[in-house]
Amino acid sequence: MIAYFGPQGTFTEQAARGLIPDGEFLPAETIFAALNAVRDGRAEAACVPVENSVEGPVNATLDGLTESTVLVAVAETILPVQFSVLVRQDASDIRTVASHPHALAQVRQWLATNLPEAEQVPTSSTAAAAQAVRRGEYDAAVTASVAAQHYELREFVGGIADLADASTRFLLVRRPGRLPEPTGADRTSLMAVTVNRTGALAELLTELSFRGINLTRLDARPAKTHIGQYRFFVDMEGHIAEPRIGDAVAALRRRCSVRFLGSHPRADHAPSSGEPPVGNEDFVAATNWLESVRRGESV
Ligand SMILES: O=C(O)C(=O)C[C@]1(C(=O)O)C=C[C@@H](O)C=C1
Repeated sequence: MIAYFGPQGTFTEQAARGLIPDGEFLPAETIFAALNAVRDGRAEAACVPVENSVEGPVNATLDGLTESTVLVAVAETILPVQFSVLVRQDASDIRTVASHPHALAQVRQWLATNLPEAEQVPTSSTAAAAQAVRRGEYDAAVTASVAAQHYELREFVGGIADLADASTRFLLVRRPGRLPEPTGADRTSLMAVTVNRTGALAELLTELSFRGINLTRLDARPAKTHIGQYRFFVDMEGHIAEPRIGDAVAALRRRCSVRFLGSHPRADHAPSSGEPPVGNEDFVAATNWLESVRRGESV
């Protein structure tokens, strides 16, 4: 069973079905509920959104992955995001328009131009907004186009997005187990909590840059202990099975508290960018050399 951030008709459902085409699916009302379905064994994996190219990180996912028992990402997918405005079949006037805050943010200009008088109402997901329109609570919902069929609504307008290339990245997460094999185009994610002192974050990032590791994302979320204490979310190119990534993660672990959040193939199949100053083969050669020195074999 694959849990996903639902209800039926969310972008996350499309992402989940794309990742596991022959899966059985369990919609969950919130991101926390989808993750908890995996934690309590009702689902073997969960699909959740993690970042959007316009609105940035999905905080509920970052918090949900780190505020309870460990879950790791084993796959990802990136969907282009365009929206429909759905109304009831007999709709006339649009005075209220509901959606997930990320969706409202991605059509802000369109709404300002085309429905300037409409009150914008945040809902738990785009599909939850469609359900609420169906129940008569709001006049319009900003959703994925598929939600129209699920909730028998009429498409007032389709294919809208303030930025034509907007996309959202989704993760498939599981309880810890065997990691996906490295493919040469992978992403490794972790959370690091440093002590609050001068240069602590710079030192962590330096461990990565020394090893020629390119970051793909850096986010901070409050640790929720006291003001000024943060958790850092770091995504980097490469797989933890690679010597230089493993070496870097171990170096971070020596300096601060680290939670490993997964290594998996990148959805865009992009190989690691740039020429690392020190490649994986250099790490292997140096480790072998050190061992032979210690055995008294090397000069
Ligand atoms: O509400 C949905 O349909 C979702 O899948 C969530 C979500 C998000 O979290 O950003 C996913 C893609 C879109 O960017 C809008 C909303």
